[in-house]
Amino acid sequence: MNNYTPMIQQYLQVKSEYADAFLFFRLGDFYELFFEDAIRASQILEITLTSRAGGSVERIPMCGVPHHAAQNYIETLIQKGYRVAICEQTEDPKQAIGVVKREVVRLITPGTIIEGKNMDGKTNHFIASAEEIDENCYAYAYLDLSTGEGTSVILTGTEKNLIQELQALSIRELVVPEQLFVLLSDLAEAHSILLSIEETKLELNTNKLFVEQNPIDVHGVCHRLVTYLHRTQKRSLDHIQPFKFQEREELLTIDFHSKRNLELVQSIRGGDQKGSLYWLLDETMTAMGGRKLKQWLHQPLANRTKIEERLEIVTEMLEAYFIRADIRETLKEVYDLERLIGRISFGTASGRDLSQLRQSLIQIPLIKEKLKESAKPALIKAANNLDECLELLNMLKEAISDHPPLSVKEGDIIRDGFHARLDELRYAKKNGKDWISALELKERERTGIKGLKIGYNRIFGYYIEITKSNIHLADLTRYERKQTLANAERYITDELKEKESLILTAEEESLVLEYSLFVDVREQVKQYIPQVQKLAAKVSELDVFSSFAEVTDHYRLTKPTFHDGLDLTIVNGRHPVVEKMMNKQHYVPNDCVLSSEENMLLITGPNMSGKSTFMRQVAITVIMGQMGCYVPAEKALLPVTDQIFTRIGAADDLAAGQSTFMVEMLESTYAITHATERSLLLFDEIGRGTSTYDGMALAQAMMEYIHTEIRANTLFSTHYHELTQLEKHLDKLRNVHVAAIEQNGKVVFLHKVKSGPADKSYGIHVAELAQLPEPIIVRAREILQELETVKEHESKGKQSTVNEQLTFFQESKKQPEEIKKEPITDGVLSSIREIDITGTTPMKALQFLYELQQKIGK
Ligand SMILES: Nc1ncnc2c1ncn2[C@@H]1O[C@H](COP(=O)(O)OP(=O)(O)OP(=O)(O)O)[C@@H](O)[C@H]1O
Repeated sequence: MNNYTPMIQQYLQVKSEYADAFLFFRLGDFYELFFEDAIRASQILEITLTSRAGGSVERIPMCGVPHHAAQNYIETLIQKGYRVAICEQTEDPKQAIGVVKREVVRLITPGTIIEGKNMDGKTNHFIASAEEIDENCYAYAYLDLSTGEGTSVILTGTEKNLIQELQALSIRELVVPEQLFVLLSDLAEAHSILLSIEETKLELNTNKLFVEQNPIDVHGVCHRLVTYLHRTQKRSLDHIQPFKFQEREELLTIDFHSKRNLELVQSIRGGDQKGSLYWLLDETMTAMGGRKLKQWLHQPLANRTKIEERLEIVTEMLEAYFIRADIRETLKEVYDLERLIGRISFGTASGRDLSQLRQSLIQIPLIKEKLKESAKPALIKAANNLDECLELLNMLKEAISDHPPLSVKEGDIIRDGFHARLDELRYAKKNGKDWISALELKERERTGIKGLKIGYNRIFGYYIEITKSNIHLADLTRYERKQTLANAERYITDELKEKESLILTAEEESLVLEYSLFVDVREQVKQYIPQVQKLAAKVSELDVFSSFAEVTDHYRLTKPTFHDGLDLTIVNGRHPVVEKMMNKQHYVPNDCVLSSEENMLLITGPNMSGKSTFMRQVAITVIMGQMGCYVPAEKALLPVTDQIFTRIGAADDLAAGQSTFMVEMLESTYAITHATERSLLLFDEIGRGTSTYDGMALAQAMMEYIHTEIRANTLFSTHYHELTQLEKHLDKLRNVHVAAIEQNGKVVFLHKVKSGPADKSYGIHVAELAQLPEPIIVRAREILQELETVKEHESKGKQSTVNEQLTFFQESKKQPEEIKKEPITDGVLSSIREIDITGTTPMKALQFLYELQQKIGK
């Protein structure tokens, strides 16, 4: 029977409310963990597991971390996907009667952590909530707690699509009602998303959350999310901005796989930023700009007017070269306004944060001036949109000192002249200190001891120190001995005591007053939160535009022209990232022309020739253009594309336990069911994960369907040369190939896209390049030759060449009678299956064989 001490009982009570979190229980200078928490945490954090008596028969497992070093340990746990509840002492232990009162002051989770070494300034850190609003229809909302930016979305699709969309936003925590928790738990776990339950939905200040045109369907999720944040964060969340509803029609939708395949923010190999489009495009000067650029990469526009507006600003930025350079220099001085505002809202901002806010605001008039100086209409408009927040700036200028320290309790935050009483106290303090310096001089003169000094320590206060060798020179009747050191004595005098108390009282009082003045100022800044947030949004956009102009200069980009039709013409297009990575080799530019007459290209060519690079570069051109950025081509005429779907490369989904082929089929299904004639489809080697005929049949059927039903701009690459025959049957399909030539028995890739199908597969050459062992290469050549001989014979003689098989497949819909030949073979098989071998004589067996031969027409 356990008879726990009152403190352990208190612990158990709190823990029962936070069963799914590690409870960091404050005991003096430590956070302690007990019982099961202690055992697990000691393993994960590699800290010593001890135990303590707690009133029970057995000792209680325990481990702890010093409170000042807790942040690192907390981050480690959060990084691994756990929750941490911080339980603090909420009364002064000296005043406590019985056990000190304790309360959980904050629940930290993967979605709500806002500071730490894993928080990259240029990356948003979102938490999301979701609800099912209809069959295969979800509403979700996501928000960056550090900046207060929220977005709401309605998604038509399965729960898998939902999870994938969240994964594309790198969301690590999803807040759901219980019923959805059950449905999503496996999927979420497979994608490392922590599910949290929030049943209640407070009707929180509705107007504030929804000034934008959010449909009713998303109100629930937004409220659920904010309720969860209030419940767990237990502090002011004034910086949460109205959720913006994502109008799908206004944006170019790029599904999760395509974002990955196209390496928009991460490279596929290694998963880091290097090698991604973001890596190429990011020349932003501020963290806010970096985050904005990522948002635009995730969601390019699909509204021609808006795209053209952005392009116009970039054009003007390009023309105003020197002004742009100045603006970029000035932007360097602008701190992360959004996260500063977040800290102000939480009440965790320091004096230094306020001085950074001031420093940033000081830059705004300079930026405005530069923009106006350009005398360019779009830049002038941008300047007019920048609000200098003058009232706030003046307040910060008046209140905050030039170089406030990080600590908020050690003074030096408030500027002289801001508050009369503070000035008085500071004067008294200063005066007292001056008096002491004067006393030091006076005492030296009086005693003739040069080395006499007046010092201060926390225990004894001010003292006069005289080394032992000089003591005989002093008139000790005036001094009272305080402390004896090895080689000196320390004394005080009544006068000194009096001044000391004056100085210390003034000091203490001024620190208390200064802190409260600082908190006041910080509170007052809160009323400017929306204003600063609006400014931050504008500044970050400017930063992105200037970054676009920079990359245009660096990588020879061109302004694309958009039109309302569907034709797409790219002249001498390039894949900018592949080009940048190529390291001095020459990138071969290629054209891509898709028109209403021919909107489907079937691309053939040897492995490694550049088929997928070509397809990717078309998609990347479209994405860059619709972000409002110039594009990597000599000329580009683009339609406004609504969605991009890709099926490129071997994107494995092993976490979800699916085979590569299954993933390929799922992605294809998703593309085919969602695409419209305004979409861009990129299919790379569909069907290669199964047997040749299966694969070919599927590829062809898909092409036919896209060609006649969807009619979207499509690039299709294949190794099945037989498919090139389709050009005869599908009038909008055109064959192109990526050229390669053979030189001295070796393949040379030209990387040039040319009309017509490729005539040869160079697989063995590529294998040779990859240094597959010589005997295998030699043997492969032999086999290839044999196969080609057989193929030749067959085509001269009987019916079943691959090409004709294909034609048969194509026409199978029209000629059902041909299919009827199949059951004959079926009949043969079933007779063989049914024969009773033990009851069959040799003679009967021979007869049976003869009949079979007749059936199959020998
Ligand atoms: N236009 C180009 N100019 C120069 N080099 C190129 C070009 N396109 C591709 N390459 C080079 O060729 C390599 C292979 O390209 P890619 O992966 O597109 O080939 P692929 O034909 O799709 O190959 P596979 O059929 O094996 O998938 C690229 O990594 C790049 O280095």
